[in-house]
Amino acid sequence: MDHPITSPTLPGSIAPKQAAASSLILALPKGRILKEVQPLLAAAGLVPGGDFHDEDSRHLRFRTNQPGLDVVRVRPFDVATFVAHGGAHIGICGADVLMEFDYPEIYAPLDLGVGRCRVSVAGPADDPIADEVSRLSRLTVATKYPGIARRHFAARGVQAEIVHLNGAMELAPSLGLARVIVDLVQTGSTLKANGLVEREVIAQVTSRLIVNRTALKTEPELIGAWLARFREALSA
Ligand SMILES: Nc1ncnc2c1ncn2[C@@H]1O[C@H](COP(=O)(O)OP(=O)(O)OP(=O)(O)O)[C@@H](O)[C@H]1O
Ligand SMILES: O=P(O)(O)OC[C@H]1O[C@H](OP(=O)(O)OP(=O)(O)O)[C@H](O)[C@@H]1O
Repeated sequence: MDHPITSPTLPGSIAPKQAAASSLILALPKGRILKEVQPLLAAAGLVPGGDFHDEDSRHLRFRTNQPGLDVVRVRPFDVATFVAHGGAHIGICGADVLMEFDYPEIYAPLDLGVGRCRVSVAGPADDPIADEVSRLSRLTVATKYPGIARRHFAARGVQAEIVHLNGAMELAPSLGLARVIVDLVQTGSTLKANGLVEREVIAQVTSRLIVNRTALKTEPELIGAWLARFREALSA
């Protein structure tokens, strides 16, 4: 079934003063998820325009073939923040990011089934204490997920002392920054290459379609129609 959202038009990139205030905005994450969701966007009838696919482009907001919907291209961690603050009405981001921020303003109705990995605790293969975490009162943890890590260890009665890194967490134990790490694991090859083993899976991760709850209340038909389109594209 086709949903009456808008008719196609010629897409382009948008300078701020050209941006139509009434457009819905979809926040898309740069990087690996964007590549994986490309077929889904196409199946939902959405084609970003201008130089959206040029990774060197300095544009951040783009028209699409749908006159009522623009896309913005932001860092994966920032998609949730743009949507939670209402800057974007809809977005796509990993469940890891949603867990980290735990924004009450975000509703995540659709599992897109891409970006499949897990958030795990890992540590050096030869560290015997890493298996007995609950006997410790404090533990140094290197991670880009301080919220997830703190909550995970607090539930075990352990205070996590966070070393906040944005990448290369796997180096932290061998360089003396932290006893364990909390990071994403997919194949496990990054852990293995750095002498670490996965100790505990905190959560399974896939990418989600997310919606600002207030926007859903104020634009129920428009946003509902996009949800239906994505739902249909997923089941096709
Ligand atoms: N190895 C992986 N396998 C599958 N999905 C992953 C993997 N690593 C990350 N992801 C998913 O992709 C999302 C974006 O990760 P990506 O590595 O593209 O960006 P990033 O490194 O977090 O961003 P930035 O470039 O801003 O630091 C993550 O939030 C997670 O949901
Ligand atoms: O289990 P694996 O298949 O090895 O995947 C896990 C790696 O993937 C992610 O890093 P990414 O490749 O996104 O690099 P980044 O640290 O630069 O974000 C994550 O931070 C791990 O390092």
